Amino acid sequence: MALESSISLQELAKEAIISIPNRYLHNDQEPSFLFEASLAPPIPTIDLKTLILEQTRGPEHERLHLTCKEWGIFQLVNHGVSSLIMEKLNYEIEEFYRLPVEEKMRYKLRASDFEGYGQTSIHSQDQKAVDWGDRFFMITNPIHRRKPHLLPQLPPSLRDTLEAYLFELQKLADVLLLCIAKTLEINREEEVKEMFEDGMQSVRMTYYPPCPKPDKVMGFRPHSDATGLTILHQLNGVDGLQVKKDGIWIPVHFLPNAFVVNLGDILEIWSNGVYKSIEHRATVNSSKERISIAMFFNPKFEAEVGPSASIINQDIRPAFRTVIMENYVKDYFSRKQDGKSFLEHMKISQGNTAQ
Ligand SMILES: O=C(O)CCC(=O)C(=O)O
Ligand SMILES: [Fe+2]
Repeated sequence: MALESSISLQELAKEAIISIPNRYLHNDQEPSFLFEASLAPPIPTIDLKTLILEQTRGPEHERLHLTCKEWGIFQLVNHGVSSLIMEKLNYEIEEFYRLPVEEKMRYKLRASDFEGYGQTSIHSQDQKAVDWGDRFFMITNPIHRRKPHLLPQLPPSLRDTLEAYLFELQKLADVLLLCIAKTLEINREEEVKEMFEDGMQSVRMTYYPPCPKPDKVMGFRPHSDATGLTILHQLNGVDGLQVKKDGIWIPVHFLPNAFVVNLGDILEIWSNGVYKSIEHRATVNSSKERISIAMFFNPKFEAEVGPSASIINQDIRPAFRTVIMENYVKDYFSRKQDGKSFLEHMKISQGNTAQ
């Protein structure tokens, strides 16, 4: 089929697929042990309003602390982002995916770039199977790093809605990062600012078409996010995210009006391993499309990414290397994505704590 080589999976999936092309077959996937989603333990829920109202480190901060240590992921309720923005965002993104393929190709992923629209934004060459999803990844802050052919060229109503969403979510991430710093006892506000103020912000929208054999493909291969913080929103009520907790893949049922927030590798590094970035993957549905939008909040490109100076002392040695964010990003995109292997690569091996 000619479409097999197209970079839009959405187009391929529109055809009646009798057999799934080999390159999408993930034959080595670990099963989800809980077949009945409703029996799965829910991921913890954190209430932002309660967190903000707690002047000192109260019970909600304590829950946040335990959640970041034991899970690295939670649903965030009472987050304060208006339902009007959310409804508009959902509508505009769905409209985008309804555009003719030629329109979407204006943003297509270019050779040796990791920003743009298309299948598997990371390493299609050296990875065995391609994921069952079309991704659109772009850096949105700092503004001068925006690729002129991506966000600025989007249909104006989508662009304006995205801008409003990015702005709201940045405010939300700033508040959350301060709360997390508090629970980590990083009490010097300047340290948080040096790391995250005017940080690198990026966004990834993913469209997962339905697949007649959902168990044979993978919407998004197992990975942890290389980020500081990720705020995930699922647009159309179709679940698919799974997280690996104590070695078991469990499905995440998104609460209505909640965001799913997960800690990325940078927070695991910053906390010197006290907090965890969680490994996750996305499965697909046999009859329904699924659309998600993930926003990533990171240190600025000039920041030093490493264990926090407030945590390291004579008794606590750094467990990870310290590198400049710019190099961290380059290194990440030049490597194969595989579970938490990038974090392993950042670890200081025992007996070698100099750095
Ligand atoms: O679609 C999802 O639920 C997960 C997406 C994701 O993990 C990512 O974009 O990094
Ligand atoms: Fe992710």
